[in-house]
Amino acid sequence: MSKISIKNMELHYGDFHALKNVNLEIEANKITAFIGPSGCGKSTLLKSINRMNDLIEGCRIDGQILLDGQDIFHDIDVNLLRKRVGMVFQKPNPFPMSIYDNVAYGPRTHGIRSKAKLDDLVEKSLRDAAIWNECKDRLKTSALGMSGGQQQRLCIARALAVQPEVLLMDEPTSALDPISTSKIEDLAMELKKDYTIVMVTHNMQQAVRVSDNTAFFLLGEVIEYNETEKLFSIPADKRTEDYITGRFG
Ligand SMILES: Nc1ncnc2c1ncn2[C@@H]1O[C@H](COP(=O)(O)OP(=O)(O)OP(=O)(O)O)[C@@H](O)[C@H]1O
Repeated sequence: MSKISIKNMELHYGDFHALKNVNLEIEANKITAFIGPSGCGKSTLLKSINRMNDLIEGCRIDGQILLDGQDIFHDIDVNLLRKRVGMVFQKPNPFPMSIYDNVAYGPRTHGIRSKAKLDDLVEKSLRDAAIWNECKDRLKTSALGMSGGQQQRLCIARALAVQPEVLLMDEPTSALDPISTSKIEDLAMELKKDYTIVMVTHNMQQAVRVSDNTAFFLLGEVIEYNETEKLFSIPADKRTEDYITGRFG
């Protein structure tokens, strides 16, 4: 069974029809990439998966998104949904507090108080995000003193600390240098053993390097969805071909 099933989804921002009849099956323990030109609805769909669009006035969603077969709009409490489906944003956004407190933030809001338990979770999350060795001796210092690439891995650790099942990544490397980018890509490939990852990227080489499946978006529609290797080698739709060969977009 798919981890996430998106069925006949339509999304409007007021009068603007931002997603049109989207149907996608997102597989567990795989990396799914969303590609397409600017403004075609990739982030809108990504954010819908943990109901971040609920906060936007005038946003209306029709159709269904199922997480393990449960309707995220009707069958799952939104706080529980956001615990199960974590998110990492384009620009690293650590909270202005210590490295430790950034990672402990989520578990604390979910009621974990025991210092031993928090210590364990912080260490495990930082290890899983491949940043432990770089910060284990300065856990009590401000996260804002870290480099951009370190901050992004810290934000991944913060997302992992609440033990989600799905990790949504919205252009997670677009603000990073090539070395940090490659670390995040390696990390994503490592994490898919335990998590289902959905990643928006503008970088087609990145989609090819890391993702198993790719969805190509254009003007609010999913034009083509396939195994990444197939989509990039033998695109079925002329519009996909034009985009991946750089003829537009
Ligand atoms: N809060 C909002 N209110 C109104 N329109 C919005 C809102 N957010 C996004 N849109 C519109 O919806 C469309 C899709 O936006 P979205 O951010 O999902 O695109 P995208 O494919 O992720 O683009 P990019 O690659 O540039 O991030 C755009 O036309 C955008 O202007």
